[in-house]
Amino acid sequence: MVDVSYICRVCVALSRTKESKGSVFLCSFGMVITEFSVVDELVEDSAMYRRNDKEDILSRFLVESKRNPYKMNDQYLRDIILNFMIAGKDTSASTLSWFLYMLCKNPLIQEKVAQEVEDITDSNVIPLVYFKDGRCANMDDILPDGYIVKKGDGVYYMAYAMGRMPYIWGEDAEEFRPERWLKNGIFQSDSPFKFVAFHAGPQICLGKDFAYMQMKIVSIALLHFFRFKLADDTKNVTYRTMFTLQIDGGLHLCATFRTPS
Ligand code: HEM
Repeated sequence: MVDVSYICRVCVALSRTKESKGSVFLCSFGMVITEFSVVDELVEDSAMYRRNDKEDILSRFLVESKRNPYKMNDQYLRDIILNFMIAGKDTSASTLSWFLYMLCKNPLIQEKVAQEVEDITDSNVIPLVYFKDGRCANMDDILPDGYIVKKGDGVYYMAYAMGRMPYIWGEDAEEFRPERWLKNGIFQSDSPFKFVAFHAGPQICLGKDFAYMQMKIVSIALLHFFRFKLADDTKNVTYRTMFTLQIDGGLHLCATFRTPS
């Protein structure tokens, strides 16, 4: 079983040990959390959850496992957590890396986001399972454009390409313009069949809201304290073709403390 005495609210499901309190540590979702006071606040919050309503996901599972110990045994909980780690670690981590990269390439937007963080509002992230995602047709069908699909055919879509198509997003599709998601200053999500990064339909990503929450918490914590710049502006940043779109060679940034306004 996982030790639940210190539940990290950034990765919610997983714990940190007493020994790591106050030091730099790598949480189980692969996020480096440094010695911010905000982390200690998070730990205190987590302890509060433990005492009170047990709102984090692992505590909920543990409560459920008391009700149904036969089904929700340690192995079952372990498998759920492992599943979340596999599905949620590289996806969220590489999305955050590309988000920071885009903020470095667009310093004015970085300042705007940091300002929003100050005003305690939402920031904007671009998810990133870029690779083709597919299904196998279980019956003959005709796609909306008239293309005939036979039973057993594989049908794939390419989220990376779809996220850049002027046909779907307009002529400025390739521009980093987070405001495109705002209507009257308020974030409006689009149909998951259009914004396919989390897939859509019955098998849409189960961790979507979780991923957004986690990435927002990490972005807020980082942008509250730091201004980021690329370590080497002249270096061409490109990607490695894997299941998720990792930055080739990692993202090297310089972080300077923001002075409180
Ligand atoms: C930016 C972050 C994320 C992205 C872009 C993403 C994307 C996706 C996509 C495209 C699928 C569908 C795969 C398929 O069936 O073909 C999926 C499934 C899934 N995701 Fe995520 N995901 C993210 C974060 C997370 C997190 C943080 C968790 C859990 C903590 C998670 C849990 C799952 C699970 C359990 C499934 C399987 C759903 C099912 O088959 O019913 N994901 N995700």
